[in-house]
Amino acid sequence: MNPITWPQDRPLDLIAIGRLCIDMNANEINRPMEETLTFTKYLGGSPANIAVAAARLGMKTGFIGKVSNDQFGNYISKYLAQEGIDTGNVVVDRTGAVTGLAFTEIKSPEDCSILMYRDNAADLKLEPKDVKEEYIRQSKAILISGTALSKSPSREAVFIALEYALKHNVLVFFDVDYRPYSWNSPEETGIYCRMVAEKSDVIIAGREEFDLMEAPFGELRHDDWYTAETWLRHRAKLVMVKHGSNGSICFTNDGKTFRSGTYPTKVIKTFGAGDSFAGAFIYGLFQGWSVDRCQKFGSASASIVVASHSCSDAMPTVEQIQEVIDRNEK
Ligand SMILES: Nc1ncnc2c1ncn2[C@@H]1O[C@H](COP(=O)(O)OP(=O)(O)O)[C@@H](O)[C@H]1O
Ligand SMILES: O=C(O)C[C@@H](O)[C@H](O)C(=O)COP(=O)(O)O
Repeated sequence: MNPITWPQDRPLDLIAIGRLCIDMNANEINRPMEETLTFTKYLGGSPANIAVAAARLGMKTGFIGKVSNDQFGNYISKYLAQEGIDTGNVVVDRTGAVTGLAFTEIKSPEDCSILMYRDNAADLKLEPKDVKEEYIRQSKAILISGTALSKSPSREAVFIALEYALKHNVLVFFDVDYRPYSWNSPEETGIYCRMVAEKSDVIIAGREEFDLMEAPFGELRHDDWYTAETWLRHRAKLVMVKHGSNGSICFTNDGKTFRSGTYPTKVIKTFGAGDSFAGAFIYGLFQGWSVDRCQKFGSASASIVVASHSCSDAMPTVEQIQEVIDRNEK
């Protein structure tokens, strides 16, 4: 039903790798940051959000990451464990690094931004020795978040994880997850992300993120079909191009194209759309559903999260997502 296959004999479905952070979401919405008085704390970081999304949908999920040796780091590990996510490979930093904080500013549903405090962030201190071959071998798939490539030693740790995954036939999902403040230049982003994309089975990215991977090589065409052709020539079996509130378009290695719109909802903020979409889309692929059904499922999940105050905490269950689809198909 979809082109994705994975090894069956593995206890874990998905291991996410990369950022474990905290979102501080403004309580007083529709206000600039300068006038915001209070925030609510949530687990954050794109791969963390996707791991929570997958776990809430019933996938056996694990995480490879590094947290700060303080109360915020404890909070993150505890939250993951409460969600049923295996934290045996979430290591504690011993160098005095801190948890990355994302303060959200919600001026209006269309005008949202994030103010990041990420100097000396613990997640980017993940080292190659923190990545265990035996752990990766236990999973059907890994999810790599592009931001983990932005600095050493996390960059090398990701490449090690990628090689272990390829060696043990573990499916590789790559979400480019571009966060400009983590990188030195767009060229650096494009080059490193491209190195991972070339070896990934499924690439999930927005139009601008694919542009980043094409621009340094003089291939910038802003064209989804050209993008699909480029990546399907490598290892990818599925290329997902996200277009925000205009939905998404997905290309598969059997020459098919699938388009999906969005579900109407009362948007509070746009953060979390991509992570909820990715988590639910990946879940659908593992159910063996058709690509268009997976896309619908992802879209419906995103419509729930953009209508909520948080990202991680708002990740829906299968029943909640199905309810949105059923309601809109009446
Ligand atoms: N305003 C919105 N209303 C409903 N669904 C949305 C909205 N914005 C995005 N989505 C859904 O979430 C998916 C991913 O959103 P997108 O904004 O492209 O990702 P990211 O958050 O990573 O930039 C879209 O393909 C769409 O299905
Ligand atoms: O990824 C982060 O560090 C911040 C996220 O937790 C945040 O809530 C967010 O921006 C979600 O990203 P999206 O799903 O790509 O919109």
